[in-house]
Amino acid sequence: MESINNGKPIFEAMLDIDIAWQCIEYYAGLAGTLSGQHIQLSGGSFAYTRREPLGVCVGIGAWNYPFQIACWKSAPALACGNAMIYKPSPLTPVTTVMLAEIYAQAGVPEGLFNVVQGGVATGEFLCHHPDVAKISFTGSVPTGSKIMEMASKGIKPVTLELGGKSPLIVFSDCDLQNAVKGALMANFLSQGEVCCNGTRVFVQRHILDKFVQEVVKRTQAIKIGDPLKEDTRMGALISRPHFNRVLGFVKQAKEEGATVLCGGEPYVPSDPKLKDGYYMRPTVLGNCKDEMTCVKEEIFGPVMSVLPFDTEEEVLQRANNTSFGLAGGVFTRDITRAHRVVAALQAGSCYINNYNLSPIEVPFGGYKKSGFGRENGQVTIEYYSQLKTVYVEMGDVECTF
Ligand SMILES: NC(=O)C1=CN([C@@H]2O[C@H](COP(=O)(O)OP(=O)(O)OC[C@H]3O[C@@H](n4cnc5c(N)ncnc54)[C@H](O)[C@@H]3O)[C@@H](O)[C@H]2O)C=CC1
Repeated sequence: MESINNGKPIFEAMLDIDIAWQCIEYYAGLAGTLSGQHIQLSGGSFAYTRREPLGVCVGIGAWNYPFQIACWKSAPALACGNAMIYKPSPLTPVTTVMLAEIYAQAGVPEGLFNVVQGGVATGEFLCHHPDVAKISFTGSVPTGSKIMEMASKGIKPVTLELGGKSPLIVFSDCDLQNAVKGALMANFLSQGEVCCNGTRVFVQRHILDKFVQEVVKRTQAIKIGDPLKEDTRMGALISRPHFNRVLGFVKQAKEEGATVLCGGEPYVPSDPKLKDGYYMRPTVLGNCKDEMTCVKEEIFGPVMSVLPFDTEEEVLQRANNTSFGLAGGVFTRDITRAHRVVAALQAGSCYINNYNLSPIEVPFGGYKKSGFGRENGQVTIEYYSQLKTVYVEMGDVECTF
């Protein structure tokens, strides 16, 4: 169903659903660990803190990981004792309803997890509603900014998971095959429609030719086609307008001087029933410069930009020269450099010698315009609960009056 909902290959959709059930189990386990602090004060008095729910939380999701995003938001929300009203993207309405059915069958009381279908107007209605205590949003930066503005009217906390244009830095002392595999993982999952993708691949000049040769070879071997076939590794993009937009970025890249090393055009499957699908060949762009549109803007499609660099200092300055800050990665065998580089990266989710893994135990989220708040991990409890402090007097009241 998730493949049909979104167009991604079934192989990947199955992995998304695995992460989703792991998320629910993880937060179900954490629910029993919510606790406060005991603070001893002078004269025998003390204070304690309690974690309490916020109330009704709203989740607004994007179309790229429809079921998984709904779980990443609802599982911690319910574990903290909140209710959730969830609005999926109108492009992917189906599987969130199945999630509601699964919760109901598992015994979640009626009304605790609710799905409301709709677009902008429905989203705005939910954000403005006085009974809503918190909004958790995944989507684009412009919409995230509007959500924050609406939330500010009601002084409501928000979690924002927004877009990115993340750097992947490949030093010449890396394990080349792993770096090549990492670059593919950083760019071509879910047809490249992934917010944390490492789409700016900086490669140290010494290994540039070898790296590009290997990346292109492996990219050309990616099996595109029917999302419901087990061996398909790239399915269809989400919609006709988005498909045209992604191809438009490639066209503009060529006009600005980039070279299409492979892909860059639609793919027409031989199966006649798929011929109107939004299939695109995964694309590697060479000869890229930092000021090109394909290097600066989030494309949200299967398009990797490769950029040469010479020194660590230079690449860090270029990697951080963006208003986004969702993720970043480094491939090197030099352990001190690896940690030095990730410490300097202005990004919330960093990888050393791998890319795009998201185990549920590990917090995920952005810096800068990629948003704030975190999903996954223990820390997310703090974003779906509020802290009450209770002062307990053990003596007499000392009255100043
Ligand atoms: N960070 C991420 O995970 C994602 C980023 N994006 C980025 O966003 C671009 C556009 O994708 P869209 O799905 O159109 O993103 P979007 O940000 O327009 O929509 C995301 C969700 O917000 C809702 N929404 C839209 N306007 C709203 C408003 N004013 N008030 C309340 N809710 C509202 C939508 O119905 C949808 O459920 C993509 O091309 C990509 O660059 C898209 C999907 C995921």
